[in-house]
Amino acid sequence: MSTKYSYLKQAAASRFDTDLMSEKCGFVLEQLMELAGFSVAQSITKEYSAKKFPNVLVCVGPGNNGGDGLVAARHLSHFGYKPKLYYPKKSSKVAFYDSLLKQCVQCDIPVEKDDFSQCLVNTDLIIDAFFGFGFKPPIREPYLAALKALEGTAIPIVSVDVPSGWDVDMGPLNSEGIKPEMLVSLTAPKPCAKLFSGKYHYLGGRFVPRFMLDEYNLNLPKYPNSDQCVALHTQSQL
Ligand SMILES: NC(=O)C1=CN([C@@H]2O[C@H](COP(=O)(O)OP(=O)(O)OC[C@H]3O[C@@H](n4cnc5c(N)ncnc54)[C@H](O)[C@@H]3O)[C@@H](O)[C@H]2O)[C@@H](O)CC1
Ligand SMILES: [K+]
Repeated sequence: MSTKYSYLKQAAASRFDTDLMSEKCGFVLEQLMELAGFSVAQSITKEYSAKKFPNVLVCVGPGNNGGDGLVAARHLSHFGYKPKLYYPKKSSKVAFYDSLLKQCVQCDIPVEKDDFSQCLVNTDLIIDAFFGFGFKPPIREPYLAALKALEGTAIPIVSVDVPSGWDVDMGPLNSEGIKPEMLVSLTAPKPCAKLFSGKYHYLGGRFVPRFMLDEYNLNLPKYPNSDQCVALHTQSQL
């Protein structure tokens, strides 16, 4: 496993997030989420073409990881994919998430709230945006049933920041758990990424000021050109 770059543990990731949105850095959540979700969508285009993988199911959780999923879905729609959402429970940050959802609906993205069982039908690719670094086990419903279904599927899964249901620092809690084919870490990989054995590992979230990387002692790869993502390891299949 590569040790060329740093990892950000769960507690540090949370502090980092707070710092980014404090007076120190001056960002607001909407900005960061837009860039994070855009970087997820761009990472997907590098490995899964809209021609071979048109039908993308985006599994949207109740927090900011889910918000990244809503943003990614909208961008994928603009990139020529046909996304659909499984979004069982809206975030408590109602107004902001309502806007993200409205933007998806205006792109003709269908939304399923209740029944996950039909969501995998006619799906070529799954985006797992249920939970990121805010996850605390054990998994509660309705996500438990959906994640069980994802454990058994042969459809490739792209996890946003953290494979949902994995402990952020320790990785899968047992031999079960989802096995994503692609992981898009945001800002910096979390320690669970050391146990990721899928084909493609990307980094996104190209918005961190240099002084924050120094302050948190983060050594991360350089992003190429104007790309919003960088491959950490990959086996190209296009
Ligand atoms: N600074 C950054 O790095 C940025 C991070 N973003 C995203 O924000 C994520 C973190 O967001 P949050 O802190 O909102 O956390 P998450 O979205 O990871 O999860 C928190 C939500 O999940 C629920 N939850 C937690 N454990 C659960 C369980 N066992 N069963 C059921 N529900 C559970 C909580 O009630 C809460 O609603 C990151 O992983 C990343 O995807 C981006 O949106 C913006 C920039
Ligand atoms: K996730």
